[in-house]
Amino acid sequence: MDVYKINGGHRLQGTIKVSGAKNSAVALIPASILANSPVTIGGIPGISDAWTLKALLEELGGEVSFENGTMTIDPSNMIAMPLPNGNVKKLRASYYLMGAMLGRFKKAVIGLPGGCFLGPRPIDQHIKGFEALGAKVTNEHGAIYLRADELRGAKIYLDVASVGATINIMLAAVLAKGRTIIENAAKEPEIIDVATLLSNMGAKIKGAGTSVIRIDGVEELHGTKHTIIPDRIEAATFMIMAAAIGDGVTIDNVIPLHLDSVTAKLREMGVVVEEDEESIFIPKQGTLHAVDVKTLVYPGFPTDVQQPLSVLMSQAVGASKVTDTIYSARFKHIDELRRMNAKARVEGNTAIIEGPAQLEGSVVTATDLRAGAALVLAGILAKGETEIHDIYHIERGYSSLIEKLCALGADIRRETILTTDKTV
Ligand SMILES: CC(=O)N[C@H]1[C@@H](OP(=O)(O)OP(=O)(O)OC[C@H]2O[C@@H](n3ccc(=O)[nH]c3=O)[C@H](O)[C@@H]2O)O[C@H](CO)[C@@H](O)[C@@H]1O
Ligand SMILES: C=C(OP(=O)(O)O)C(=O)O
Repeated sequence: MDVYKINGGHRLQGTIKVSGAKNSAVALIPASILANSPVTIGGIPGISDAWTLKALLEELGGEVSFENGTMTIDPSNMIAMPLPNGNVKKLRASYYLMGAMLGRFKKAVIGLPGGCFLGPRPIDQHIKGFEALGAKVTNEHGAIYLRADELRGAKIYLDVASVGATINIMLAAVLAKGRTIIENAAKEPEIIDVATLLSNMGAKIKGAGTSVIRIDGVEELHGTKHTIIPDRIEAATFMIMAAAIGDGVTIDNVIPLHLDSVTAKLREMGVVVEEDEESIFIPKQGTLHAVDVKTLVYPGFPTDVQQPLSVLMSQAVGASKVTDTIYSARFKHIDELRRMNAKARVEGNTAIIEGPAQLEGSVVTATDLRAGAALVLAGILAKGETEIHDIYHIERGYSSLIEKLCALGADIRRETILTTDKTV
């Protein structure tokens, strides 16, 4: 079994470069299915989700290369191969194959997606959108079957501003006949990134990044070249690490606007954040103050950042509160942090964290991706050695994390350990 081992107490200093956005990459790669010639995407992070999607596109008959962060996908010979099991179960974003394959082939069979278990992750809004476009959708033995004689544009009002549903409906609608209007669309930067790629492929999309998106279907889409946006969640993770135990850290390759809610909350805690055009500098900090935070859809505070932030809260003076309104059960990291001496508890969809606490090294489990990032930070802060299990969650979403943190001065390594536990 592979684990991360961290010797805590080493302070961070220097420059760290943020990779391309995981939550864009996982949608951009499936979007390439809609083209009739090769699509090249630069800046794809070296994360396991990207490798899994590469394998899935190859199962469809695509020719895919992935070297030095550039993925080139030739979708010309792809077929509508059913994917009820296997790789689709390894990540949540395999659900984007539904929209993309429905758009191109007018049919698809996709196993219900995996990804981090954050409580229920329904896809009813995706299905409502596909049905409005004319697809027949059934759930048979854990796989979603989609079929349409033709797709016709429709007006679709999303009951919740879902990132996944907004992107999936865009993917299905770009080759539909006529106009599709998505109302109460999600506004996350990753949606604009996907719309930009599709537009460069020849799609007609207006309003991405606002709550109303208009798509006029076209006959076909062609290949193009695209560079992905920086990962705002990875950037936020590094900002929090720098605030917690930095002696001056520059976070490079960021779009500061995408981080406004995070920057504002850190400043409320007393963190000094210096923004430049494409980088953020966090100097050594003084005393941090407790704050309350509520996760919301963009431009609100991201659910993906609340777990690392809760570790910073354990270092602030007073009681902080985190309320997750997007994923109410996204608090499994709190039990792990308690093993490390954090004074924290969960009440409903709120975690209450009291600080400052001297964290202690321990053996802990990354229960999901951002819980894992939170534990890495806790390990860097802790006295003694921390051993993190189930690191595959972390490696689904953070590219070269060990190398990046070691370059800043952290003492963290990946190690294979022997285990007698037959369940791992
Ligand atoms: C709004 C939000 O913060 N979205 C985050 C969410 O996206 P993800 O795509 O997982 O979630 P959505 O944005 O689709 O869902 C937002 C909310 O809508 C609900 N929902 C969603 C789809 C649906 O068909 N029915 C339904 O009820 C979800 O349960 C959730 O409470 O997790 C991703 C990975 O952690 C993040 O990168 C996204 O920024
Ligand atoms: C939970 C996340 O990923 P996924 O939705 O892919 O499981 C995340 O990016 O924080």
